[in-house]
Amino acid sequence: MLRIGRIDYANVTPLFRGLTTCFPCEGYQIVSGVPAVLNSMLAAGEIDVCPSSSFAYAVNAERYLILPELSISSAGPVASVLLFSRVPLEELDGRTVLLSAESATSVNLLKILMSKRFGCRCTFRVSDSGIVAALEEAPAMLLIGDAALRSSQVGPAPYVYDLGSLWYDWTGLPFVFALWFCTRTAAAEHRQEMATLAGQLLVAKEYACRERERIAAQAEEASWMGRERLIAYWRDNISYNLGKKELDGLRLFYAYGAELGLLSAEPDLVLFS
Ligand SMILES: C=C(O[C@@H]1C=C(C(=O)O)C=C[C@H]1O)C(=O)O
Repeated sequence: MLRIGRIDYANVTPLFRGLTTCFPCEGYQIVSGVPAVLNSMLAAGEIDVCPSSSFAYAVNAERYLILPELSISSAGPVASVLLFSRVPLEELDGRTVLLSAESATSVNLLKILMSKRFGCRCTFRVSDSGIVAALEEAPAMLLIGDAALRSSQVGPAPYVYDLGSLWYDWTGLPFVFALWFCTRTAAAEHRQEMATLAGQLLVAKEYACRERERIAAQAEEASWMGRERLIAYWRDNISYNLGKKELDGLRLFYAYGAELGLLSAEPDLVLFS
C-alpha cells in the first residue's frame, strides 16, 4: 500500500478531490499534515510520496525523485504565502522577522528576497504565535497556507507582501513552492504503483482545473473563505503545473539558496519515470 502525504491546506484540495473522485483509492493510505511535518515524515521513510516543500527536495535530493508535471506554484500572487508587517518592508533591516513553523520553502524564499532583492539584514526566528500576538512581539511575520489565507481576512497588519508577487516581479519567473516527490526506496519497491499514481495525478490535475466550482461546493474551506474567493484562489493564484518556466524558476531559487549557504549545493532535478 502506498502511503501518500496530503498537505492540510486549501491549496491541494482540488487535486486530492480529483484523485479520490476519478479513481478508487482503497490501495492508498492518505496521511495529512502541514508541510514541515510531511517533509520530516518523508525524510524518515514514514510516507512514500507527497506534495511538499521544494526546498526539502533540495536538502535530500539524492534520496528523492520528482513526479513529472506537478507542483504547487504561482506566476505572480499566490495569496497564501504572506509577510504581514507593521512597517514597510525596507524598514525591516536590522529587525527580527518571525517565521511560520510549517514551512521549509517560503522561509528560505523570504531570506533570499530580504537579502538579495531588498538588501535587508534581518534576524529570523521560527514562531508558533498567532498573527496578532506575533506582531506585538516583532514587526513582521511570515505565514503560509490556510493560516495566511485566514489572517489576510482579518487584516492584522498595515503592510502585507505576497511572496509569489515579490519573486515574479523580481525574476519574471514562476515560483515553485512545492513539488510532488517520492523516496527512491518507495519508487524501487513499489514501481508499478508509483507509476499508476503519477498517471492518476495528471488526470486529477485536469479534473481539478475543470471542476473548480463543483469542488468548491463541497469544500470545507468555503465555510470560512467564501465560495467565490476559494474558486478565485484556485483559478488565479495556485498552479499545479511544472513546465519549463516553473523549472527555470525552481533552478534559480536553488542557485540563490546555494549562493547564500541555505543549501549545501544546487540539486539535480531527477524525475521519476
Ligand atoms: C503556496 C503554498 O505553498 C506551500 C509552501 C510550502 C513551504 O513554504 O514549505 C510547502 C508547501 C506548500 O503548501 C502555500 O502554503 O499556500
